[in-house]
Amino acid sequence: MSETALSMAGITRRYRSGDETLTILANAGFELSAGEIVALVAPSGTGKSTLLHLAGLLEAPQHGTVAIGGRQAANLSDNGRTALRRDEIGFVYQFHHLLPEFTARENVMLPQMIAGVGRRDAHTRADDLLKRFGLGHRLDSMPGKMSGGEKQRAAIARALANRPRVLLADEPTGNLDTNTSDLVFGELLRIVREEGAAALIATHNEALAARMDRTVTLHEGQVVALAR
Ligand SMILES: Nc1ncnc2c1ncn2[C@@H]1O[C@H](COP(=O)(O)OP(=O)(O)OP(=O)(O)O)[C@@H](O)[C@H]1O
Repeated sequence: MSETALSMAGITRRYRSGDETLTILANAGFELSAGEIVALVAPSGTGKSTLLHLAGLLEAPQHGTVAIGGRQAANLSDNGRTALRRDEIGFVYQFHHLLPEFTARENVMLPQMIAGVGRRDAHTRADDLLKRFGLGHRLDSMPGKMSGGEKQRAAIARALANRPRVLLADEPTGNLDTNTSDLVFGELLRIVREEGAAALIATHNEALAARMDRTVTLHEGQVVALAR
């Protein structure tokens, strides 16, 4: 049996909205094996971002457990959780969230240096990743001078910088044109496979979903397999 990269069990997440309580996830479970790439395809507003944020330890469920590489997040201190997130998880947001006062290269170097990688190695890795995403001419550019698609590609490079065990991506190529999206997505999958990472990737694009190993959706607060 293959090792489990991400394990979520008994997850309940509710939001209060005025007088109402929205139950987004209800006793949901999800497992991602090491090296597996899973598409998350579900209608808008059903909870894809919520599931990814819970998996990425960016928010906590009201009930249930999340484990990364067998380590239970709930058993850790705040610092321990931060370290687990930094060392094991790469997150690509719908919006790039690059730091505006740093160059593209520095944005990809920073998470590595925070994790203890030396400057020279972080520099090499940053340039390598940015070049693979077609940003060899943008290494020293500030995000404010880059196009939306370039920023998103740099954000993907940043998420991969620390060789995460689990890559979580929220419509990572949603704001790229179809051609660029295909290319960037192809490179993303290639790197994830090369490095043996696992990935859960939300997308509305069925063609992109078909390039992953399997597809799950959200239905009545549960994560369920989607037949292809
Ligand atoms: N912080 C919050 N407070 C209240 N309600 C929230 C909060 N975050 C999300 N929701 C609600 O939870 C539901 C699921 O939101 P979520 O962003 O996870 O959906 P999604 O499937 O990612 O949508 P999309 O495809 O449009 O990005 C929505 O109805 C949303 O309004």
